[in-house]
Amino acid sequence: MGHEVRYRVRGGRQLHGTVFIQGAKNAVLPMIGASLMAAKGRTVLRNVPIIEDVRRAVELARAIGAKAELHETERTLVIDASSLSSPVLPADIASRFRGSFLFVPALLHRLGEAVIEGVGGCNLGSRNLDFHYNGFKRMGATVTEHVADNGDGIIHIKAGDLRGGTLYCDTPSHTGTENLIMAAALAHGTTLIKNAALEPEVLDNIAILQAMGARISGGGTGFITVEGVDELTAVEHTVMPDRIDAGVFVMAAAITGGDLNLVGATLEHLGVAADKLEQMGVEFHQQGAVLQVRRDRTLRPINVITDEYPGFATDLQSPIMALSCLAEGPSYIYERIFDGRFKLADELGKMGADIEVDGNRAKVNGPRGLRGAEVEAHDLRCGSALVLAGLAAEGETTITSAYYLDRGHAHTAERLSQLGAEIVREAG
Ligand SMILES: CC(=O)N[C@H]1[C@@H](OP(=O)(O)OP(=O)(O)OC[C@H]2O[C@@H](n3ccc(=O)[nH]c3=O)[C@H](O)[C@@H]2O)O[C@H](CO)[C@@H](O)[C@@H]1O
Ligand SMILES: C=C(OP(=O)(O)O)C(=O)O
Repeated sequence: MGHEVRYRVRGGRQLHGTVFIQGAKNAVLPMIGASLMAAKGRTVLRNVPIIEDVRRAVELARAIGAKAELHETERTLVIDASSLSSPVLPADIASRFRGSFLFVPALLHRLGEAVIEGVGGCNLGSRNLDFHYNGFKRMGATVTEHVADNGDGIIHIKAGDLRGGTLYCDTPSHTGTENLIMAAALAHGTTLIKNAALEPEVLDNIAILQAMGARISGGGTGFITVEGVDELTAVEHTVMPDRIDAGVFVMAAAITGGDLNLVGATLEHLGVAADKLEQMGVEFHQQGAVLQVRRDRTLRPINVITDEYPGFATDLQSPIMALSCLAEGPSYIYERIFDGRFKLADELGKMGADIEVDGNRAKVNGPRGLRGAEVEAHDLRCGSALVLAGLAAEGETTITSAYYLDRGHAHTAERLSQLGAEIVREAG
């Protein structure tokens, strides 16, 4: 697993200045999956976030035979998938990030099968993949599971002759939609995907696939039509900015009472989260590609219900829980997407927060002054929420298990330090 990563934050400083929003984790991962579908040429991805999930994706691409070079300074990833050779997604890499499952369509089309030894990602309670499997099956694949000697379940998907059909997601799954689009892109005939996800990253993935030669229409409508083509070609593409990274920096300004310029952030991509933050007292001003944000009035409490885009993103639910600890009154949070995201409440409790959890609902009794403590990042967004809490707390906060934070945010300590925060990352 590598070294234990910790962040130490000394709170109490207002943040000011300009910060660059990274490329989107949830856009680049499906794009790496898409690039593996090109049988020749080199895909060039720009504005790639230098995060642990991308490093794992590069390792996984190499493990199945692709050539992948991550140029970290240039934030550019070059992938040559012409030599794809192994259908096995090995557990030691694949089980460390959710995006590993986005490699499956390429393996089905290029090698006729995919063997999944493990799928990772944040441990957020039940995270099913049935919409993906059912979709692949409707296209003609067979899916079998057997148990390995060590007791782990191994999924074997055989492609057969993938053909288009009518597919659906019971709820608009983000990666489910991406996987079904990619599976349909090289299948025979036409596919209709109903109840498709509307997230901006899904649209960015459609954009790169279209540039590669895929015939996809209906992105952003909930009904996506894909007409299969014979091959996809390698292209160059710039990854969209990460709206969750942007949301966290908005909240860093809000929780410290500061003002920031977020380069690359788009207010519209925050969906309902922008309105909720405005209701709390945050002011926004979009000037072209720069989003100005400040908070200089008292924080008001808020009601949040997580939902698919453009609803309030579940990935911003933990950060807003941290922010609402400082609000003048009780805030109510209803988590509808993942049932395992409230471990954060106990960690914030160690810092002095008063949060009552009842199933997937939480009541945050604000305002409470936060104080530094040793806390644990149970998942990626728990990690970013604890950094936010640390920025506002009196004294020093130590965040352990912070590999999770590094899964999704690049150069966290450097970017926050440049804005005036006292934060260091320690590994070892
Ligand atoms: C790599 C990536 O893009 N990760 C994002 C993606 O995860 P991910 O794509 O895994 O999330 P989904 O949209 O698929 O999951 C949403 C909900 O649907 C359920 N479900 C999903 C698929 C399925 O086959 N069966 C099923 O029941 C899940 O258990 C969950 O309750 O969207 C989530 C919700 O916006 C984000 O938090 C993650 O950051
Ligand atoms: C849940 C998340 O990611 P993943 O789906 O990659 O685990 C997240 O980004 O908060």
